[in-house]
Amino acid sequence: MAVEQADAIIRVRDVTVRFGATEVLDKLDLDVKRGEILGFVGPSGAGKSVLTRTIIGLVPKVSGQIEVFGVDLDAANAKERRAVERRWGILFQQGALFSSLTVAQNIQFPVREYLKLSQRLLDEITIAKLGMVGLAPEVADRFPSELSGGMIKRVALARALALDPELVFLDEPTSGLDPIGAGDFDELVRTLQRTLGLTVFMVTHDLDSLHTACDRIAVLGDGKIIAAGTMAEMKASQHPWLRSYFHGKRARAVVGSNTGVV
Ligand SMILES: Nc1ncnc2c1ncn2[C@@H]1O[C@H](COP(=O)(O)OP(=O)(O)OP(=O)(O)O)[C@@H](O)[C@H]1O
Repeated sequence: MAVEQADAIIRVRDVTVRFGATEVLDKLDLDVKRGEILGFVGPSGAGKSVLTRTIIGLVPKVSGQIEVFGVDLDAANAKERRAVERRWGILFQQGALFSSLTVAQNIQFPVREYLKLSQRLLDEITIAKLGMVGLAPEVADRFPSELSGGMIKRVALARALALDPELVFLDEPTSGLDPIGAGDFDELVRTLQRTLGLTVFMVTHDLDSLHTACDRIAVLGDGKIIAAGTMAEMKASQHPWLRSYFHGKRARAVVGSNTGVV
C-alpha cells in the first residue's frame, strides 16, 4: 500500500450523491488523515450529514469510491465490511440514544452486536466508558429522559467508544449545549483523541470547536470541498463563504472570547 493511502484513514474520491433530480455531492474528493480531528463545515443543507452517511454506508452513491482503513467499501464482502465497521464509532446528531434502554444498555448495544461477552464484562466496559467521558458509574442505570443534554452527548460518545474504535464520526456533537458545556465536550474529544490516538471526523457549525478541537477543517459547498486546511489557512482564504464564516460577527465573537478580549 502506498504511504499516501496508508495515512488517509478515509479516502473519498469522485463521489456523487443525488436525491431525485437534486445533486447533493458532485464528484467530491476528501482525505481524512490518521490521528487528526477534521472539522467538516459548510452552509446548512450543503450535504455534510449526507457525506457522513454515505461514508458509513447509509446513503447510496451514484458513483465514486470510498476507502476506509484502505478497504474499498464497495468491493468488500459482508465479512470485510463488518470488520471495518467494528473499527469505527458514530455519534449521530441529537445523541440518538434509545429512549427505552438504560444508559448501560445503550452503551452495551454495539458491543453485543459484534462480541459475545459475559454480562459482568459488559458491565465493566460500561463503567470504564462512562469514566472515559467523565460520568459516574451511577449514571448506568438511568434512562435517557433522566439525563441533561450534556450528559446525553457524553453517553452517546461513550457508546461510540464502546468497541475501542480507531475512527469516530461526530455529527454536530455540541449542538444544543451551552457554551461551557460545548467547550467541555470539545476538550473531552481532544483529550480522547490524544490519549487513544483516535481519528475524528466531526461535522460542526460550532466555531469554538473549530478553533479549539480541530487540527484541520474541510469546507463543503456546491457539492464539493471548496477548501481544506488549518484554521489559519481558512482565515486567509478569499472565498466569499469562508470570509463571511470565519471573519463574520460570530467569528469575531469567538476569536475575542478565545483571547480573553470581550
Ligand atoms: N434521504 C433524503 N432524501 C432526500 N433528500 C435528502 C435526504 N437526506 C438529505 N437530503 C437533502 O440533502 C441535502 C443535504 O442535507 P444534509 O442533511 O446533509 O445537510 P447538512 O449540510 O448536514 O445541513 P445542516 O448543517 O443543516 O445539518 C438537503 O437538501 C436535504 O434536504
